[in-house]
Amino acid sequence: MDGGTGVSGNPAGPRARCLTIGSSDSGGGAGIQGDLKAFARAGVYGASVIVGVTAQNTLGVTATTSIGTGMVGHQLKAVLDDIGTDGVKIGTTWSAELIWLLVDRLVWLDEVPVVLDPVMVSAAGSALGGDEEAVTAVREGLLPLTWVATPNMTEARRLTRLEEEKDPAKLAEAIVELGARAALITDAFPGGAGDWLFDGERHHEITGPRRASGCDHGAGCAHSALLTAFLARGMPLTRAARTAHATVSLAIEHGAADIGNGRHPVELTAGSLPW
Ligand SMILES: Nc1ncnc2c1ncn2[C@@H]1O[C@H](COP(=O)(O)OP(=O)(O)OP(=O)(O)O)[C@@H](O)[C@H]1O
Ligand SMILES: Cc1ncc(COP(=O)(O)O)c(N)n1
Repeated sequence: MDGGTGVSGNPAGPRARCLTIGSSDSGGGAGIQGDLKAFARAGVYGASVIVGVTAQNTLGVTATTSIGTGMVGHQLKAVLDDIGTDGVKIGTTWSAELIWLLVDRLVWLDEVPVVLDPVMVSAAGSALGGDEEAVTAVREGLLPLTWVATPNMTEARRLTRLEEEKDPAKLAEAIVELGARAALITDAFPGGAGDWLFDGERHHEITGPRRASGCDHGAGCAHSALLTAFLARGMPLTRAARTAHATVSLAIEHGAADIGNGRHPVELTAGSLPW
C-alpha cells in the first residue's frame, strides 16, 4: 500500500478516496450530488471538483453555467495536494478549454483509474455540453488518459463519429482504438437492459431485467461513480461493471418515485447491495 495513490481494497487499510469532476444538479439526483451519494454507498470517501452548475429538476434543465478554468484548477490542486485520490470520475465537460485543463492535470496521476462518463444529454433530454470542439478535445486529450469510458449509444456514436453504427461491440472497439483502455456502452440493448463491455481484449455482455419504474434520473451518473469506486477499491473491471449495473438496476426499481413530477431520481439507499 503506498501512501499516495494506493488502492485500499484491504478492509484493514485506509479508506479509498474518489474524486468526481462534474456539475451540480440542483435537484440532487444526478451530477455531483448523485456521484457523492454513490461514493458513500460504495464505501469510499468522496471529493468533488465542480466545473458547472445546472438549474435542474426531474423535468429538465432550465439554466446552466460553467465555472472558469482558473477556479477549476484551484479545486483540483486543493483536492490532489492534500487528500489525493484512488479513482477519478469525469462527468460533464463543457468546453475544449476545460477538457485540456483536465488533461494537463490528470496526466500526472500514476496508475489511478479514470472513468469518463461523457455526458451530453440528461435522462430528460436536456443538452449538457458536447459541442464539436469539446468532442474533439475528449477524443484527442481525455480518451487516451481514460481507463473506462461509459457512454450510452448516442454518446458513443458522437465520440467515434460512427453516427449510423448500431453494434455496441463496434462502437466499444472504436473507443478503445481512440485510446481508452476499455469501453462500457450503457443501455446497449434495444428492448432489453444492460451494458456492453470491451476490456481491450474481450467482449462481455452485462444483462439484467429492464425496470419500468420511471426512476432513472441520475442512473448514468450513479453507474459511472459506482464503477469508479469499485475500481478504486481494487475490484477487477468485469466484476466492477457487473456490480455497478446490478446496483443501479435496483436503484431504478426502488427509485425515489415520491420525488418530483418527471423522471424521478434513482434511490441508491434502497434494497440490499449486491456485493
Ligand atoms: N430501465 C432500466 N432498467 C434497468 N437498467 C437500466 C435501465 N435504464 C438504464 N439502466 C442501466 O443504468 C445504467 C446507466 O445507463 P444509462 O444508459 O441510463 O445512462 P445515461 O443516463 O444514458 O448515461 P450518461 O450519464 O452517460 O448520460 C446502465 O447500467 C444501464 O444498463
Ligand atoms: C449536472 C448533471 N450531470 C449529469 C447528468 C446526467 O444525468 P443522468 O445520470 O440521468 O444521465 C445530469 N442530468 N446533470
